[in-house]
Amino acid sequence: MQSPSTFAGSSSSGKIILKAENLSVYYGGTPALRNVTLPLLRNHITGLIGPSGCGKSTLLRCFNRLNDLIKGAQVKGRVFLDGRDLYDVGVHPVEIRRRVGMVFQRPNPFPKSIYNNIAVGLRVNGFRGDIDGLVEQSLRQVGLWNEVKDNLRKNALSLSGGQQQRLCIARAIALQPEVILMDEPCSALDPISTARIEELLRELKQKYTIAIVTHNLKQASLVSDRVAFFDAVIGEGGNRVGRLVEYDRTEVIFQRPNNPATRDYVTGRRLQAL
Ligand SMILES: Nc1ncnc2c1ncn2[C@@H]1O[C@H](COP(=O)(O)OP(=O)(O)OP(=O)(O)O)[C@@H](O)[C@H]1O
Repeated sequence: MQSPSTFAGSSSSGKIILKAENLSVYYGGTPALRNVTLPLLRNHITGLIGPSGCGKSTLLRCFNRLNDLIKGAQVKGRVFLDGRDLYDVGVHPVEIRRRVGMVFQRPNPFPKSIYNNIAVGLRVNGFRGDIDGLVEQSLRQVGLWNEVKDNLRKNALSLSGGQQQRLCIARAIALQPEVILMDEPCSALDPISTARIEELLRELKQKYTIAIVTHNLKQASLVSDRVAFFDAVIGEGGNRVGRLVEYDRTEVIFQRPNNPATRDYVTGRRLQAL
C-alpha cells in the first residue's frame, strides 16, 4: 500500500486533497468503522468497494460531516481537507458541505422546477453572480442542457431517473465544490443511464475529485483511478466492524491485489463480510 504525500507529477493533480487519518466511527457507542487512514488524490476518482455493512457510506459521510446529523454517531480521528482538519473547532459544517458535495443512491431532486433545483442552492449559499449563466453551465457540464433547456420551469420530478440523477450532480457542481462524494449513484438507474453517468464521471474528474461507493465491481474498475477495499471483522462486542484492507491503483486491486481478502472479493469468491 502506497502512502506518500504525492503520487503523480508536480501539478496539483495527484496530490492529496482530502485525507482520513486514524478515523473510527461509532453509532451509539458501538464501533462501525475502525482506524481508517485513506488519502483521496486531487482530480482522481477513488472507488470504495466492499461487502455490505463494512462502513463505506459511513466513511463517505465523514468526508463532509454528514454524520454530524446522525443522532448517536461519534467520529474519532481526523479528516483533513487541504491540510485543515474538518472536525476542528471553528470549522463550519455548512461550508464543508459546500466544498465537499454529495450525490446519493436515489436521485433526490427537490420537488421544484429544474431551474430552481440549481438556483435555490446558489441563493442559499449567498451567490450573487449570474445565476442563469451558472444554471446553464452546470446543466451543460452534466450533458443535460439540450434535453431540458426549453423546459427549465418544469418540475424536476417529471424527468427520468437518469436525468434526475444528472440534475442532482449539476446541483452539486453548481456550488463549485472541490470534492464530490457519490454513494452508489447508479444503483437505481438502468444500464444506459448508468453508462452516461460513468462517462460523465470521467469528464468531471478533470475539474473535481470524486469518491464513489459502488457494489458494481465492473463500474469500480472502469471509472476509478484508485480503489479502496473495505471488509468487516467481528469486534469485541460481537458486532461487525469495518476496516480498510487495501488501497491502491485500480489495476493492482483488480489484477494483483496484495491481500487474499481483496482477491477473494474482486474475483467473486466471497462477496459477504466475514
Ligand atoms: N444511522 C445509523 N445508525 C446506526 N448504525 C448505523 C447507521 N448507519 C450505519 N450504521 C451501521 O454501521 C455499519 C456500517 O454501515 P454502512 O452503511 O456505512 O456500510 P456500507 O458498507 O456502506 O453498507 P452498504 O454497502 O450495505 O451500503 C453497519 O453495521 C450499519 O448497521
